[in-house]
Amino acid sequence: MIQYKLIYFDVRGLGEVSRQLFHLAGCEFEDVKIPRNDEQAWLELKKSTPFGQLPILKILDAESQNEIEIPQSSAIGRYLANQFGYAGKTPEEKAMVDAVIDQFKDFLVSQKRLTLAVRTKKSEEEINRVKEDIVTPAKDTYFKILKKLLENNSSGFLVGNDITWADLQISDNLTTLDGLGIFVPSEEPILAKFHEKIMNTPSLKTYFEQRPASLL
Ligand SMILES: N[C@@H](CCC(=O)N[C@@H](CS)C(=O)NCC(=O)O)C(=O)O
Repeated sequence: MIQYKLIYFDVRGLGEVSRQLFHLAGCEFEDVKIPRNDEQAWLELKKSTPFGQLPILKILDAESQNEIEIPQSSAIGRYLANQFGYAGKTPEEKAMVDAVIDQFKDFLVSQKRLTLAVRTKKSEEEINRVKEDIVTPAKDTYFKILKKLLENNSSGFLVGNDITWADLQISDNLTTLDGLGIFVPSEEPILAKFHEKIMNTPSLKTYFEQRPASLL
């Protein structure tokens, strides 16, 4: 039997898509959450992580006691999506799913500057400056790409006819951007409809309703 342990901080962040993939697939896993404010606990754990950061996924074969650890959020997400059948159905769909994930990662670079300003409690003026100078131009490109994908796909998903981990990643990011005031559902009906659809995925709905609230 295979036992999975996902280790990340007690926020959604870069660990959330993997959590959602386990719930979507109905696969049991240990969801280890390191308190963000317990720096000592993290610094102790950091020494033993493969690349010095979280998330990591530990996969234990209970029979042979063989354990492997996968670092990097996209590598973990892609691995789980392939294991559970949410990576796209054909090589071409998989490539497009990966392209959407890469586009999200490109956007994340600008988003990170905003989340840093929010987390370090910068002044409202500074936060608004980061939004106007960095995040808004990046958002415009990113949202345009996502809307084009949705407009060209009658399934309501970003790629193909079924939900993939790209849908989970983008929907989760829209939740974050909503909280940060960057995604305003009433101004973006196509993205709002997509977000609503993913949030109402039957096997995820209870999880979404019960998980602790987290801005990031
Ligand atoms: N490219 C990595 C980035 C991982 C990353 O930035 N992790 C942060 C949390 S979101 C972290 O471990 N921070 C603590 C540290 O670097 O000491 C990934 O996608 O997993």
